[in-house]
Amino acid sequence: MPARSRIVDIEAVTRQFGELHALGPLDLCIDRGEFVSVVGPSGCGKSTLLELIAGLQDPDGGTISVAERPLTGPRNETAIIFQESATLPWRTVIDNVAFALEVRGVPKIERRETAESLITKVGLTGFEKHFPTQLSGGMRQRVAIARCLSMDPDLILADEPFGALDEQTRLLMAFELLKVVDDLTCGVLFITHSIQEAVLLSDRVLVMSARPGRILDEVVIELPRPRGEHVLGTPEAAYAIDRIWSMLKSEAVEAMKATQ
Ligand SMILES: Nc1ncnc2c1ncn2[C@@H]1O[C@H](COP(=O)(O)OP(=O)(O)OP(=O)(O)O)[C@@H](O)[C@H]1O
Repeated sequence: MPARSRIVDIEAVTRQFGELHALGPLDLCIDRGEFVSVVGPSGCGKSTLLELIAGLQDPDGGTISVAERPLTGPRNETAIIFQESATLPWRTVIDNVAFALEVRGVPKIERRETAESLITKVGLTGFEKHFPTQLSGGMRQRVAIARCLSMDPDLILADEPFGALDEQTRLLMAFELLKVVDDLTCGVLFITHSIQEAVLLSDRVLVMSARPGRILDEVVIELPRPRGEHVLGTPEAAYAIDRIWSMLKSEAVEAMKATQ
């Protein structure tokens, strides 16, 4: 297998908000084609980490390189998905997905073809002409995922993309995302509170400490790809879930004490 090139390289990054030491020092690497999840207690600095890699904030110490260059600000090749990603309410599903292509000046026929294939990929066939208000929250997040893929990013940053959905829809969305993930050649950083979701989707799961957030350890998920729903019932998945939870538990208790 050819060596993967690095898309994110972070060394000794720290972030301070006034007196509050929010993050680090923290090291983190992600390769192209790698899906890396971050789990950690509430308030440990996960979103801050994502915003630093997105170039939306500057670190107070350390270095961040993306695509082998020092990061100087937001990049067009980095796609971000938030918990409730904004869709354009006056545009249909297909026009929402094709939006980034339109901005880039891709000809109409080509952008419709690309948008249609992405809509199929995220399981929205038949909803091309619907408007976002006619869709469920899970379906709107699928539109956001398809739109993000249409940008042909080299890096996807996802901050709790299924966090606003109910438990069952959330798990179904993770199963759906598996179909997309196996074909990705870009790097993915996926922030989640769900250990199950992290194990199902990831190549590696990074466990963060209570604030100031540092990487406590990583768990490599050895489950073969392509993966399906069945993997959550395997002893390998159960072992990984148990390992992550045993690390996370004491950190979550610390974080809870700090807020009481
Ligand atoms: N702009 C800001 N100004 C001041 N404090 C901030 C700012 N942004 C974040 N913080 C603080 O930094 C810490 C880390 O916040 P962050 O949102 O990154 O944590 P998180 O792990 O994503 O939390 P959660 O899991 O609850 O979403 C928190 O204590 C938060 O209150």
